[in-house]
Order: sequence, then C-alpha cells, then structure tokens
Amino acid sequence: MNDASHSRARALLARATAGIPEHRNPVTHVADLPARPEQVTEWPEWTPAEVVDALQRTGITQPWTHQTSGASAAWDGSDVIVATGTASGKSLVYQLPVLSALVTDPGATALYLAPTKALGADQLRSITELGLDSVRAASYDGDTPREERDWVRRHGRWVFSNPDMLHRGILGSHARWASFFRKLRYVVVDECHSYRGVFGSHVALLLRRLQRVARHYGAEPVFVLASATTADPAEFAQRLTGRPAAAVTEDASPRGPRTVALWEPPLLDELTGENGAPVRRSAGAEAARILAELVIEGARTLAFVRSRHGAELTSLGAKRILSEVDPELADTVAAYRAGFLPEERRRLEKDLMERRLLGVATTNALELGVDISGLDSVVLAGYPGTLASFWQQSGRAGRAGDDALVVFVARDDPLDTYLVHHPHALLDRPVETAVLDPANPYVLAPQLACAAAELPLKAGELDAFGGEEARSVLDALVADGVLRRRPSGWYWTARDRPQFDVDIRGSGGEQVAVVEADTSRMLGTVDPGSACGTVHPGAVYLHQGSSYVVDDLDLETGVALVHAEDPEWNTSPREVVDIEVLATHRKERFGGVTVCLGDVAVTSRVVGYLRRLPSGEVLDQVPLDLPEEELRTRAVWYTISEDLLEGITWPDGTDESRSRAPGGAGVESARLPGALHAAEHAAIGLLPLFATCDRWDIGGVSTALHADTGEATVFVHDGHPGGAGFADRGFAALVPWLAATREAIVSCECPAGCPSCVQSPKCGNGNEPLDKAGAVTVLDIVLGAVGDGEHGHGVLQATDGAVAG
Ligand SMILES: Nc1ncnc2c1ncn2[C@@H]1O[C@H](COP(=O)(O)OP(=O)(O)OP(=O)(O)O)[C@@H](O)[C@H]1O
Repeated sequence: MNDASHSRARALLARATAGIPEHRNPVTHVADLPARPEQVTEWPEWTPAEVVDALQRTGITQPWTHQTSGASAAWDGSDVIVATGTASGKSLVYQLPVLSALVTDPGATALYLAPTKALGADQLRSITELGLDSVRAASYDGDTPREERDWVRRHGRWVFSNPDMLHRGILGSHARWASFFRKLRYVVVDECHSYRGVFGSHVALLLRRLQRVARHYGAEPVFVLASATTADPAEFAQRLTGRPAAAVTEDASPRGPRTVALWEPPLLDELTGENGAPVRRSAGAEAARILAELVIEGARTLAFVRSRHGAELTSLGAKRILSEVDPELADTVAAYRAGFLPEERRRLEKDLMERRLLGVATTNALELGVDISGLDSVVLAGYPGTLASFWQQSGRAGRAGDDALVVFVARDDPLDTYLVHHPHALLDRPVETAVLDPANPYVLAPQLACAAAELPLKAGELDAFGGEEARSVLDALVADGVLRRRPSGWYWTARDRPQFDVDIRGSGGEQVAVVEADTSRMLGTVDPGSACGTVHPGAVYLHQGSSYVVDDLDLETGVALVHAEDPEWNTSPREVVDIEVLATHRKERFGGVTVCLGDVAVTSRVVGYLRRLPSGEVLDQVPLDLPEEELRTRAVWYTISEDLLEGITWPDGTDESRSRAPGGAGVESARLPGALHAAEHAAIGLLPLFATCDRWDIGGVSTALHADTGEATVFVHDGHPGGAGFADRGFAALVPWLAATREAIVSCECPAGCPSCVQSPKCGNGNEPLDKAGAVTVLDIVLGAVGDGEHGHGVLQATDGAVAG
C-alpha cells in the first residue's frame, strides 16, 4: 500500500535505493504506518493556575488525555506508570502532580531519578526554566560540588538524582536528609525501562530501601514511573517498586504517518571473514550511504549506530560521499556521542531544528533525554537491542502532518537477519518487558547488607525483599559475620558503610580499574568477571569516544594499564568454556528431548583475541595466557537422547547437502558437534528478542556428550553471577525462541554459515566446527519433540509473539 500520505517517505526511500540493480535490492520489506490524531483535555481542576501558566508559556496549551489521566491518578495517591511512545509528553504526567504538590504545600518534597546524569540535568533544566521559584529544584549527583550539597539537603524541594547517588549518597546518610524525607510526597522514576538485568535488580531493591527509609521518617511517597512503551507496564512497575501501579498506555499525542523500510546489506564478493565466511557490507557503511542520499534530498536525518567509533565512521563516510556531490553539504553532517557537554547537545538540537545540520550520526546517547523529534528520517544501523529502543529511536522521525521515513539496516548478526526477514517480529509485536530478578542472591545479599546498615531490618520487612529468599540470604550474612541477629532484627555491625563497596551497575566484587599509564588517569572500571575478555593485553578499549590499547592486565592488583591509540582494527576475545550443572530447578521431558533450567558453574579462560577490521575482515588471531575464571549463574539447556539422534534418518552429509540450510540436510554423528555448536550460537543471538538482554550478557556451551546430562546438550547461560533472569526467560519462551533461531538460520542466504546466522563474534573455538545445515536439523528435532510432546505444558508452548512472560 502506498497512498499519498506516505509519498514523501516513499520518494526518500526511492532515492536511497536509486541505482541499485533490482536483483541486489537490499530492501526486504516496506510498511506504511498510519498517522494518529491528537486528543486533548482541559487542565485538571486541581492544578494551581500558576503551574498551568508556567507550562503554557512553554508551548503546552492543553494536556493530552493520557497526561491528564496519569497525572490525576498520581494526584489521587495511586502509583502510576506511564508507558507511551517517544515524545508523547511523559514528563508532564509527573510534572503536574509534583509541581502542584510543591506549589500548594510549602513543606512537600519530591525526588526525581534518571538512569543517567545527562537526562537528570535535562529534566532539571526544563523545570528550572518554568520559573516557579517556590519549587527549588536542584540536582544531587556525582557532579554536584561539595559546598552545594549541604544546601540541597537542607533546602532542595525537588531533588534530581540517579540510582547511584541515591544508593551511596542519600540512603547511606539518610539522617542528614531527615527533613527532606519527612515530607516526601513523590518519587519519579524516569526511563524506568532501562532498569534491566543485574542493574535493574539492584535498582528494584534500592527502591525498596528508599521506601523503608521514607517510612521511617513517616512518609509514604507516591511513585510515578515513566517508561518507553512496554508490554505489561503494570507488572513491570510492580517488580521494580514492589507495589501495584496504575498503567497509562493510551497514547493521545499526535503522530504523522511513517514508512518503515527493512534493509539487508549485500554480501560482498571481494572480502572474506573468519574461516573464509562471506562478509556483508557493514551496517555502518550502508548507513553512511543512506544518510548521504537523504541529506542530498534535504531530509533532516538521524542515523543511530551501535558504537561510538561506528558513529564517527558513519558520519565521516557520509561526509566523504557528500563532498563529491557538494562540499557545502558535507558540512551539514556531524557525529554525536555520549560525553558531549550539555551546551554542545543544545547546540546540536538547535542546529538540527534550524536546518544548519541535516544529518547526525549518533550512538544511542541521543536516545534518552534530548528533545529532538519531528525529523524527516531516521536510519538505524543495527538492531538497538530491544523493541522499546527501536521505537524510541524511530520515534524521532515524524511530525503531525508530515510523513517520515525509518530505515532499519541489519548488521551481520542472527537477530538482525531474523528481523529483516520477519517484519512482523519487529513491527507488530508488543514491546518486551525489561527482565530483572530482585531475588538473585548475589544482588540480594549486598542490598540487604545496605538496608540493615541504613536501619536495622525487622522480620516484618522481609516480605518486601523476597520473603524466604531474603531470610536465607540474611542467615548466610549472619554466618559470615556481616550482620548480627538480635531479637529485634538484623544489625550491621561494622564501622564502615557497605554502600561504597556495592557497585549497583556491575556484578559485584572488586572492580578492575582501567588506568592510562602515562597520566595515571583512571578511565573507568570493568567487572572482574569480564576483565579478561574486555581489557586483556592488546584489547582495544573505548572510553567516551576515545580509543585506547591495553598494555597490561594485573588481576591481583585489579589494574589494567592502557595507552591512547586508535588502531584501525577492533578486537574480540576468544575463550575456552566448560560448564557444570550444580542444580536443576525445572526439568521437562518431551520424548527424547529434555529441557531444563538450573544453576551452573561456567569455567572460562581467555586464550587469545582476534583483530578485525570494521569491514569484518579478520587480520589475525593473537594467543594469550590468562587464568581460568569461574562464574556461578543460571542456565537453560536442552538435551537430545542418543535414541532420538540415532532414530532419525539422516540424509547424507555431503558438502553439497551442507551447502544450503533450507531443505533436508542431515547430521551424521561426526557432524553433531558442529550442528549443536551452530544451533547454540544462533540461539544466543536470538535470545535478546525474548529476554531484553544483550548478546554479550549471555553465553553458551554445546557438546555432543555432557558429563552431567549424559546426552548431547546445548546450554545458554546468564553472564552475571547468580543470573539476571535471562535464562529463565529463555526457558519460559523456549518454543518461540528456538523457532525464531531456526528461522534466522534459514533466512540467511550465505552458503555455510556467516556472522549473520551461526558465527559468533565471541566464540571461544574460533567458530569451529560449525554446521549450518546441521543446526537446522537439530532445531527441527528439538522443536518437533517439544511441540508434539505429551508432557507439553503451558510454559513452553509457543505463544504467538508473546515475549513478555
Ligand atoms: N500536551 C502537550 N501539547 C503540546 N506539546 C507537548 C504536550 N506535552 C508535551 N509536549 C511537548 O512534547 C515534547 C516531548 O515531551 P516529553 O519530553 O515530556 O516527552 P517524553 O514522552 O518524555 O519523550 P521521550 O520519549 O524522549 O522520553 C516536549 O517538547 C514537550 O514540551
């Protein structure tokens, strides 16, 4: 369908594909999404005139219906989560009740939490600009000068902070915040969908600690959460805060029509990657070309690129193309990355709005906290990891009245391959709920220690922290001498506060410091568990857009020394991994296939790294000698019995039958390891579609005979101690997950496996052996058994498009 309302977007797309011969047409699907009219209401009658006036001065003449209903629920004392699209005015949902409370009740206070300092600073700025003097909004984060902190504690009425500062700086010394807590009316949790995985689990427990401390001072604040659209916001809010919340999901803001094109870069004839696999033109290079074409058409365009370095390269690529057409146009393209100062970001927003800039290549740093919308087009180079981010980024395009173009360019990754060939999975599915697991003992233990240090924990409070699980974690903390049990509760005994030792963004333990050798400047920290993989000698380490190379990694002292260098290659570690089953919590048999969920110990050793050009071409493999590491975590695994494998009539495994996945390829026993290995890689690639994780958050092991299961086994495990909920989600969505995995492999037109289907960028065995056709057979066996299994139960059944558990 191509009606007049999408004609401009269609013309832009035609421009982007002009000159490409039809048989190489990279566009796999085009969808026209209709416009949505706005629905406005009157201002709620409880809003003071002074607040309405201030907001109207910023151009908000009347609120949209979802803003009024969300704000009114919060004003009436109910927790609220607003989960609507990009630029749908979510801020007003909390601004109305908070500002009204602060203006009408001179003692009232409020706390605003954002996942990043930059976003907090933006929101603070927009509140300050309202000019409501009595509101006294102030930030309290790592950048707040010491001398201002005291003022904020005493006089700040709306404090803008982040989870890190709440954890260390506010709850850790709550007595100094007593007057703030006493009258705490609202807690705003902005962009709450970003609280996922281990970080999300920490934040969930942190918010419970916040409630305890507030209660101690006699306050019961209302929580207002803002989220990108998600599948089941009320359930997510409940998991994050531990309390029920009303969900506002009807988006009444106006939106123009949009055309979304899915684009798969071609395989290149002239280059080969690992093990001679074909290489596609990189998504970043393709995005540069599309960006240049759109700029030539005068379309204001944002290109989202996954890495900082990639964003720079895409901008440079587009400039290069444009300079051949019209050097002046080259100046209308820029790169944007995290680490820009607020003034630089303001300038960029302004330049885009006023058309001094037409094209900007950016990382997802621009996803949060910038007021850029109404662009003519958005290019996404690579799937941003979640549907929520996909819609957030594409939502930057489109203004009421004007149509806009969104181009999603696949990277060479099985998930991207799957999505460009299965548009419904991208365009018609409910956005996934963020996965977090507040019951993870590795998160619960330090959080309970912090809670006890803040105020002795009473038995009656344990339910909020997970009940029985919390009690057994407390028993262990008592046994370790961390806490003391007295009749009245659990007490923190040490002099030092535990908050400083608990890193809520990492996975706990001593962080490894990354230090620039010449200047002794500390650039950042990495988890001890991932240090060997990310800061091994020779690794290229990116920090705030600058590139460094690691000279030395000392695990004993916890220091990685680096020097500034920007080589043309990037590095990816190679590790050898072994896995042991510690406990099986769930076990489902389906004939010869068994599916389990449980605890595992993963032992890994980084044995070297690959140096790879941005094009995908592999330069070489460098060996390393590093110690073994053990990770105790959660895994989902399936096993296939020998009988089932033997009972299958395998078509012969000639090279010819291996050469294409679709069709009846077979697996002889010698091919089993490669088939399982390929099926494992693709499954890791696809799990993020169901578990809101990154492929780097999970790992896998496959083996034709595993000592603990006694059968051919494929494991996929969480990458964090104690697990982050990803394996659990994989278990719950096993059938749709493995069906999508099979589809991704079949959809890729490469002959025998490439990064777009079964090769993995972090494979410990150098992507050997891999049997693409065999993987399809293995997955058919598993899906056949699980699908037909008499013991099938609701949890493992395919539920069309259901990802949100
Ligand atoms: N009722 C309204 N009428 C007109 N403009 C509005 C209205 N509500 C909000 N806006 C404007 O819409 C823009 C986006 O608002 P806001 O930043 O609150 O959206 P958001 O949903 O939080 O965006 P994001 O998805 O980026 O988080 C702002 O410029 C804001 O001033």
